This record gives sequence, structure tokens and C-alpha cells, in this order.
Amino acid sequence: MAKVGVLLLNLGGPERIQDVGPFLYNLFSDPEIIRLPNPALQKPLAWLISSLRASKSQEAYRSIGGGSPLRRITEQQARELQSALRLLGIEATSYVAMRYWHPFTESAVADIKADDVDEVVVLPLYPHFSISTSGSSFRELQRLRQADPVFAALPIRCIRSYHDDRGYIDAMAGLIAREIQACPDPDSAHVFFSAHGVPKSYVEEAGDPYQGEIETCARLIIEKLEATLGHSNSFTLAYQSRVGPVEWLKPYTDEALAELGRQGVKDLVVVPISFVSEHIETLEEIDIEYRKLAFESGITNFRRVPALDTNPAFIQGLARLVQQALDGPEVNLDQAAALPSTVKLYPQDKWAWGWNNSSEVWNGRLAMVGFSAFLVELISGSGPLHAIGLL
Ligand SMILES: C=CC1=C(C)c2cc3[nH]c(cc4nc(cc5[nH]c(cc1n2)c(C)c5CCC(=O)O)C(CCC(=O)O)=C4C)c(C)c3C=C
Ligand SMILES: [Fe+2]
Ligand SMILES: [Fe+2]
Repeated sequence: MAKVGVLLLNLGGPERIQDVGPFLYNLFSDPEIIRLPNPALQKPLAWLISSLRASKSQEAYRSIGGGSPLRRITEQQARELQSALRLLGIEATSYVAMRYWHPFTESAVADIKADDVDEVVVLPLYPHFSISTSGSSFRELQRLRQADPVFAALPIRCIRSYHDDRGYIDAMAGLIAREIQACPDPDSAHVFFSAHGVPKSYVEEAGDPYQGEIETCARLIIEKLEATLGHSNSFTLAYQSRVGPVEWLKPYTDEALAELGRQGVKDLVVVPISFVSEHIETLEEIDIEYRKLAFESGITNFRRVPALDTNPAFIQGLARLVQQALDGPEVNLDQAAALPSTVKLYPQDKWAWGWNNSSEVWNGRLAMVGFSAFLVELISGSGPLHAIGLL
């Protein structure tokens, strides 16, 4: 029987307070997270942003016990999935590959090679594809495959996303239905989907399918809820966890909560939709920050639906996805990371006079260089602005 390696992809999280700075540096070093026109600026800017953000992030991780539970939960999911697959008669071993913290993707690949597996199924723990999450991990794996002929020779089947998969949708609807039924008047409970946001330009310029997949998923969950409960609940979809000054997908969760409060909504069932594990954004941002905001806005009953974690229906659904992938054709990493070909990835490099795409790009590049030099001078305390007395 073939030995199957199931490679679970996730983001990773700092396990101790002292890991927060280096974890943030790894995250912001990724061009799929901050898209800069000039790669030479990536590392200095990552250092700068991680240094500036570290204390705020550390405070958030302190409030949930001093570190992220993501590794522990992902490893539990991996063990349970492995058992479910073995019950289906598949000789599977699961491996965890985190993008920005331990266990890193390289170490998962080293384990796969050491175990002599015959083929690999790549399964992101992100049901919805985004350039910034599954896309980034697929590309990281592609780099490792290109550098390693032994890994490159292994047949690979990638699962790109499963936002509309029955197993996943039904597991989510099951958890949400329990919270709706616990409300004093289940018919009038308002279902509030809060998805992790991404910058709007990812969707509108780079063609990230993320927003479309989130919207489809929310609709399918609502349909399943109606079929299960026999009544329809009103719902909102909003986006949380915005970072930085650019515009992200809207509506923003905080603004949408305040609006529902103004409209007189009292019972709210909050669904963390893009996350399959508890982590900082559910335990701190939703449970502490948004709960407080909701109460201040007049919402009196704030029920947060738990993340799927090792929910048996969810794990069964993942096992079926792996089984289907094994029965289907090979899907390589390029196919899994592909975006629609008609979209603008980066504006053209060609120089042209006038107020056009090219001049906008060059203005942006010059502004970025100037801004970075300014920040470096601000931190180092010396440079041309100090020399002429402006700083
Ligand atoms: C669907 C899930 C996620 C998307 C999409 C996503 C995009 C994205 N995230 C940042 C910035 C940060 N993310 C951070 C942590 C973090 N993000 C996700 C998931 C998605 N991110 C997870 C699972 C985690 C780990 C949480 C944990 O428990 O440790 C952080 C660090 C935490 C903080 O300081 O807030 C940052 C920063 C961007 C910029 C982005 C899209 C471009
Ligand atoms: Fe994130
Ligand atoms: Fe956050």
C-alpha cells in the first residue's frame, strides 16, 4: 500500500512572548503579505514594521495567556486527521508546515523525506484561498521543491480550497445552529460572520478569489442553517484584523457591529468564518475587543461560535477531501497557486511621460524609498535631515 504524506499548511504563531518580534519579522518579510514594488526594501521594512508593532502584539498575546495556541491545535488536528484516514484504509502520516513559525515548512519537508513517503497531499488549513495565506505557503513549497530533486520527484496533489465543501459547510452550520438555539428568541438572532480581511487591492488588482469564496461560503452556511432550523436568520458579513494604512475589504467588523447596535440588534451570534482554529484573532480580537464594542453599541447578548478545531464532522470532511484528492489527478503547486490570468499583478515598468499608470508606479517607488530613508533616520538618529536641522 502506498505511504501517503498529508502536509497541513498553516500560518504559525508565537508560542512565547519573546517569539512575537521574530514571528512578526518573518511574516512581514513575505512579499505575499506586504507587496512592495522593490524587493530590496522588503527586509528593512519588515524589521521596521515588526519592531513598531511588537509591543502591541505582545500585549494581545499576553491577554490570551502569553502565546498562540495555534501549534497545539494544528498538531491535534493533524493527529485526528491521520487516525480518520487510517480508518478509511489509507496509510497516511500527517505533517504540519507553518509559514512563519515552528514547525517551519522546511522541517515538515525534511520529515516527509526521512519517512520515505510515496506521495504527498497538500491540505491548507485555510478553507478559502488567498494569495496571503494558502498562496504564500504553496509558493514556499514550490521554492523547496525547486531546490530539492528528491522532494521534487514525489507525486503531489494539492487541495486549493474547500470553502464550498459539504463536510466543512455542514460542520460550521452545526456549530452555529447550537449558538442560535441557545438565544432567548432563536428566530431573531442575527448571525454575524467575521472573516479575516485582506487589502482591497489583493482582490481588485491581483485577482485574489478570497472575497468571492468567503461570500459563497457564508451563503451556503446560511442555506444549510435554514434547512436545519426551519427558519431564516438575518446575517451580516464583515472583515476584521486590518493592519496598516491601506484600504481593506469592507465592511470592517468594528463599524458593522456599531451599525447593528444602532439598528437595535440585541442577540448576536458571531461566527469566525475564515479560521478553523482558535488563535489570537478569535480569542483576543473577537472575544475581548469586539465583545466590548458590541456591548457599548447596545448589543446585550454576544455569543461567539467556537472555531472548528478538532470537531469530528470537520475532521471527517478533511479526510474525505484527502481521499478525493488521492482518487483524482496530480495537482501541482503552480496549479494550486494560480490566479486568473486577466488581472493586473503589478503595473507596467515601462517609463512614460504624463499622469498614467507608469508615473503612478514611479511616484510610489520614489515615495517608498523616501519614506524608508526617513524612518531609518528617525530610528538611527542621524542623516541628511538631522544635518540640515529639520530633525
Ligand atoms: C484566513 C486567514 C488569514 C488571512 C487572510 C490573513 C491575512 C493577513 N494577515 C496579516 C497580518 C497578520 N496576521 C497575523 C496573525 C495571523 N493571521 C492569521 C490568519 C490570516 N491572515 C493567523 C492564523 C494568524 C496567527 C495568529 C496566532 O494565533 O498567532 C499577525 C500577527 C498578530 C497580530 O499582530 O495581529 C499579523 C500582523 C496581513 C497583513 C494579511 C494580509 C495581507
Ligand atoms: Fe493574519
Ligand atoms: Fe489582530
